[in-house]
Amino acid sequence: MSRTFTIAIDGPAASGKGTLARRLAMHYGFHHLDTGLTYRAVAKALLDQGLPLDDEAIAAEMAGNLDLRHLDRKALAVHEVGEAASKVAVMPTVRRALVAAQRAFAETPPGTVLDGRDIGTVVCPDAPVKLYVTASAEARAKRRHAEIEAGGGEADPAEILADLNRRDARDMGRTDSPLKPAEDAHLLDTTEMDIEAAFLAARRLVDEALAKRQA
Ligand SMILES: Nc1ncnc2c1ncn2[C@@H]1O[C@H](COP(=O)(O)OP(=O)(O)O)[C@@H](O)[C@H]1O
Ligand SMILES: Nc1ccn([C@@H]2O[C@H](COP(=O)(O)OP(=O)(O)O)[C@@H](O)[C@H]2O)c(=O)n1
Repeated sequence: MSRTFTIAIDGPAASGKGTLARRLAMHYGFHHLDTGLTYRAVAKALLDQGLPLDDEAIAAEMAGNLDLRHLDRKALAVHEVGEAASKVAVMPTVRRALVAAQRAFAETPPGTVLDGRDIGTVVCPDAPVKLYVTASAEARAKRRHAEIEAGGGEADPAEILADLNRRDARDMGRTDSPLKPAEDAHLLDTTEMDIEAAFLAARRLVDEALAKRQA
């Protein structure tokens, strides 16, 4: 059994998994990795260098050279980068390279929180606690819209909803590591929960798993 306690969090776009992961990591003093940023970083490097998004060999080379310590959340948050990330994320050799780096991170003592699409199913299948965070597509689109407006940007709510649905379909429909709850994941539907309520519900589940580990 690994000495490191890992919290695995998965869910569709804008479900609140990153917010939850950061809160939990802070509360328990664990290290956090937003694995979405790793796919975004590969996509952004291709876009910045004018390279194609559909050449698996080039994308896999980028993935192999990625340094997890230098992921610029702000630069990677851009809408087009998220869309491009879900395109490179269908490529098995890209996933293999990134998953290897993510698994190494997951072993950092004393504990880690990883959030993404395949943490409970592929990256950390033995994690002692797994959360699958969801919310209705409408609630998620509303949250993303509010987030863009708070940052001074403008966006069409209908377009955001269409984008989330398109990205979810790509993530759930791919052959390699599709987005789905692990069999032993706790489902957390946050449609009617604010951030604090979701955090408290998640903490209860993590505390239970920690107590079991120590028993
Ligand atoms: N339970 C919640 N209720 C309302 N807003 C939320 C909730 N959880 C997260 N948010 C907000 O929704 C947006 C998307 O959350 P984020 O954690 O980035 O999602 P994800 O990592 O799943 O894409 C953020 O602006 C965040 O503050
Ligand atoms: N573990 C992961 C994390 C992200 N991804 C891909 O990367 C894209 C961007 O992920 P993200 O978590 O940054 O996206 P948001 O949910 O924050 O919008 C997703 O749409 C997935 O295609 C993945 O395939 N596996």
